[in-house]
Amino acid sequence: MSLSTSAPAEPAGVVEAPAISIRGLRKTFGDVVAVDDVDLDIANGEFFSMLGPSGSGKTTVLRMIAGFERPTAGRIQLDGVDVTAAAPFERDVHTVFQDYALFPHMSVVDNVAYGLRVRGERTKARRERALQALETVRLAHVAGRRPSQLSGGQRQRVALARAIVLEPKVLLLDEPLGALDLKLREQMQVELKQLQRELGITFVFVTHDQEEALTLSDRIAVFDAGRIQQLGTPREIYEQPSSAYVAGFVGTTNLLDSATSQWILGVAGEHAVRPERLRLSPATDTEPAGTGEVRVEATVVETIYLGTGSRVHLRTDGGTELIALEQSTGFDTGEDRGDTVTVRFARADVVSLSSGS
Ligand SMILES: Nc1ncnc2c1ncn2[C@@H]1O[C@H](COP(=O)(O)OP(=O)(O)OP(=O)(O)O)[C@@H](O)[C@H]1O
Repeated sequence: MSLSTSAPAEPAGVVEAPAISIRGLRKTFGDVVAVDDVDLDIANGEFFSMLGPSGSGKTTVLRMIAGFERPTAGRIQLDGVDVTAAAPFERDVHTVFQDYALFPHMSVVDNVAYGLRVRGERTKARRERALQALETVRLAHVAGRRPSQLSGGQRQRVALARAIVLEPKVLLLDEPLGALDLKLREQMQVELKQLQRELGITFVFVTHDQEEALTLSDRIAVFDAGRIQQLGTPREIYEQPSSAYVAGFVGTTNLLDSATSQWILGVAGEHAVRPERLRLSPATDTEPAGTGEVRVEATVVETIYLGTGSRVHLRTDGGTELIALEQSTGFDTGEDRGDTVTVRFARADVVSLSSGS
């Protein structure tokens, strides 16, 4: 796996240790290899996401960074200091879980102040700081309520306030928005991103939601079976997926196997092209393919209206299934099933996928 995508650049002459540095990290549970030889550097102030399907090992990596799990092999450094064997409380990180883990019998402000109490801070000071943290997540007005008197989104924000009041260098977030409905989730995504920018804290975010990872992150690690399949910016991951796995997991894509590539593109090897790159025109368009363009005839299998546009499912003469995403302007997708259309796309939009992954 290549680590060529570097973290945000440092000013010349400044050598700063990464917020988190992981080398050769491995974790097994009996016969199960949960995490397999992971190398990773996360920069200070970075919004870093670990993305992958259930069971791909991302939570286990997070738990090892937090100190809740001991690695089977490898080492973890925080700010240049080896913490592989350190207890969770000895690490300058804080974890926000999906289930919030708020104390139901305490008021919101007492929930937020709890960590400061454990640290032995005086009552007045910790109340002030807790209220300040609640202000940051815009919840000072519900400070006296119990968690049960809050909405899901508000509870999530209390959990965040409880974490940021401790001013950790690193915030670990394990599917923190997983329990929220879509609308609230989207709203919280914006708030989370703003909060991270304001505070400058390093965020390590675990999610199985590719859209969430693309929206929020400076960089993303895509996990599969305990390994990082690709590491890069959202744009790199989306536009230059390194394998069929990443191309298929992050967004929808048209995968062309080697035989199909040979037939449509004139070259062997596996390739991918995103649905929004396909342009459709009626079969009456007999113009040959232009320079750097691919042209193929296909039959409309199904057209699905999406509001902002349409998703058109197609099948070529050779039996290859393709998906085209049409904006509501342009081609009139009022085409009937069974109609023949011309599909065009630029060669520059075709990504060659590494073999064997
Ligand atoms: N405490 C444990 N004991 C045994 N196996 C475990 C334990 N924790 C995790 N595993 C296994 O390790 C693998 C990776 O799990 P992990 O929770 O890290 O994946 P994940 O990508 O975070 O999944 P999810 O999104 O479902 O949380 C899975 O096969 C899981 O069953």
